[in-house]
Amino acid sequence: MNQKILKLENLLRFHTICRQLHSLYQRRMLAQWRHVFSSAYLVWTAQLYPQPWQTHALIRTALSQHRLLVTKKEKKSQKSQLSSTKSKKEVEVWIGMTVEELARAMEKDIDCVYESLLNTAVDIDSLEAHSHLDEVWIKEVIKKSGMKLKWSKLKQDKVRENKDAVKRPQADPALLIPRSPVVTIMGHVDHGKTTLLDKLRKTQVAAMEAGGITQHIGAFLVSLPSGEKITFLDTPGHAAFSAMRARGAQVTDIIILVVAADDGVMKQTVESIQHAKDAQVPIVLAINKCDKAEADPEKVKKELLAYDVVCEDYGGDVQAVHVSALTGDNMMALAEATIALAEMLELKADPTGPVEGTVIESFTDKGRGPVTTAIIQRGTLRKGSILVAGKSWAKVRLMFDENDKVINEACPSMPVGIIGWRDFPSAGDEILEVESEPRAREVVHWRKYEQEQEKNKEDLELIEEKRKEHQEAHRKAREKYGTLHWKARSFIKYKIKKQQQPLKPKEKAGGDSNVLPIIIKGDVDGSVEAILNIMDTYDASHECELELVHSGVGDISENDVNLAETFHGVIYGFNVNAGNVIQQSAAKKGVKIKLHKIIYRLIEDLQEELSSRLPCIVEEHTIGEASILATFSITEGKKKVPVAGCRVQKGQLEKQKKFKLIRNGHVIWKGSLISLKHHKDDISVIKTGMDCGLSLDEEKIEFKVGDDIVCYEEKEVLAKTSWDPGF
Ligand SMILES: Nc1nc2c(ncn2[C@@H]2O[C@H](COP(=O)(O)OP(=O)(O)OP(=O)(O)O)[C@@H](O)[C@H]2O)c(=O)[nH]1
Repeated sequence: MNQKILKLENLLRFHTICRQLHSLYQRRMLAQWRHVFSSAYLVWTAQLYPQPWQTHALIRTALSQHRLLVTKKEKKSQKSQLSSTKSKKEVEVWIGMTVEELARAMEKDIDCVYESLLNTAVDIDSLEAHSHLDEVWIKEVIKKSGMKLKWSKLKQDKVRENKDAVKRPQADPALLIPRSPVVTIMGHVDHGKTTLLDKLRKTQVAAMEAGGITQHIGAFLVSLPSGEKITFLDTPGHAAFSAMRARGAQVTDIIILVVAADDGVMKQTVESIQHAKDAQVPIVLAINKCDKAEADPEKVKKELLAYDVVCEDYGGDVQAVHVSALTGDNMMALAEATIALAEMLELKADPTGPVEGTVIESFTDKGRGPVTTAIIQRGTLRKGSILVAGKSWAKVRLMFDENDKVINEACPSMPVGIIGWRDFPSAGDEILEVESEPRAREVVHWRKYEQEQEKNKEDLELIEEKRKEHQEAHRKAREKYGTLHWKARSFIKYKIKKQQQPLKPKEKAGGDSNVLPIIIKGDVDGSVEAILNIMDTYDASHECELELVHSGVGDISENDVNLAETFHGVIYGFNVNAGNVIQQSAAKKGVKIKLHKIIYRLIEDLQEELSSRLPCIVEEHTIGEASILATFSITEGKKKVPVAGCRVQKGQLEKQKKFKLIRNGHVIWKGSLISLKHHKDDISVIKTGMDCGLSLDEEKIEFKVGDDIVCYEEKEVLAKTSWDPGF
């Protein structure tokens, strides 16, 4: 989630940088104007002091003399420049920076530095990009460019003390006690994951004396008659698993791989196996839909051998349980197989000391505010504990289980809803208990600072990338100017730039038309994350850009509608609502709101929306085909017109439609007929099995016996996006 937000922020920052580069370009043109007009004076001073560019005693003397030559008028203008420093751009500089570094810090072309030093004692012709500049010249360049100088604090920033909170070292084995397994159910679409989870959850509800309504908290506990417990994660399968893994959160101990006995191993079955292998998590195989007549569990087991999943019957160590999630058949056997595997894994945790855990989901609960569900992995969570996760912290006000029952303690492997968060942590964020509120604030502050640093670094990299491109273009342009003097080069460049008119806003808007800006809203953090992960697979930007404007948790708001209106975007909601007022407002503003309850339907809808933005494709529909049996020519006036004697093999030939001539599988002509005859009669249509003579609107084409003539029509059909999200 954070990564997505970061991406969006980067996008916005990138736009800002592009705007800055554009205005830089305009300023640059202005600067070149000035130099063209003042070049006479500049040449004179440069020749007067043909000194090396680095300061030494001689140059200092020369400089002081040069300063004496400055007129009163110039002094006045410099003074007024100084008095307006408040509004000037600030440039961070340091002692010993190179010409290139200074240009970069100023966000200007390297030539701007040369230009600024032109009327000084510096011999700019011997000044290279990597040459170090003395303090006096750095100041001079900044002053001449109308900017404000700021000495870099880089060193101070680097030594800022790390205030992050980290996990404790591994626990003393003597403190470890057995814990229940945490299980994720994975498998191909429609193989029955949801049904299986529901059945397991209901088994639990039925097993509870009081019954009750189960809450969706991203995970639930199943207790077996033997007293053993299993924690099932029920966040959107792969996506949540991948998101957690991406953050280095290893929450799952066992994967139950669901394969439908009537369908066998499919694409996402193989992906699930890969996920399990990558994370080194063992598998229990649930062969589902065994109630169906066409079920073939043995076939499934055989197919899995190709993916190194070897069931016990085949001499391997993977337990396979034949189940029916629909009827509930063998649910207990599946739970027992999971427990058996967990026992082999000897899962243990330390229930003492500060808590460590992982965020499963975050969502807003009406009346309760931000709620985070988590799996505790170490220590015991109690009311009043102070926690940090990502860039958020909490003082635990209330804890509850999936049955909405308030609990006072949560031990390792327990799923728990936590209330008291100041902000939303993201799925997969590591939860750590800290000693006090000030310490929690300090950690969050440090993490935000660190993120800011990271952002700055990215910005710099982006600028650097742009700069390199610019430098490369500049180098190439320079090659063109050969051995011309710097000032002559500058003048030519100015003339070229003047000819290049900047793009008008209207043209720009036109160029952006194949962009689909979207806003994603979901009921919980995990579902938004799942959708965003699917969107990460988008690879059809060449057809239509998919631009994520905003994503978040909660119902569709007026703000979302306003955003969509501004960006001409579409709002997608997963398991959320859009109230009447919002719907009306969206309709008024022409904003589409698309609400879904199944992720892949939402993605299908997105694919349709993307497809609708593509230009139509023209498809050829064959009406009839004929083969050429004889060729001859007739004389019309002075012209000889080639004629093909044909037999219609399929469909019919219609004179008014389009035709093509095919030789050895290659189309050698496309166009219209000028005549179509049956014996001597002109006809408009000729059907299968009949012979005809025809001539083309292109007289230079020579028919050959064995060629084919195809009569067809063109139809515009809607294009389909080439993006395949993989299901
Ligand atoms: N006959 C039979 N049908 C089943 C069984 N399990 C699930 N189904 C049906 O198969 C279809 C898909 O089941 P889901 O539980 O939604 O499958 P899923 O894997 O969660 O699908 P996604 O959420 O789309 O990935 C539904 O119509 C279920 O009723 C079973 O054991 N037997």
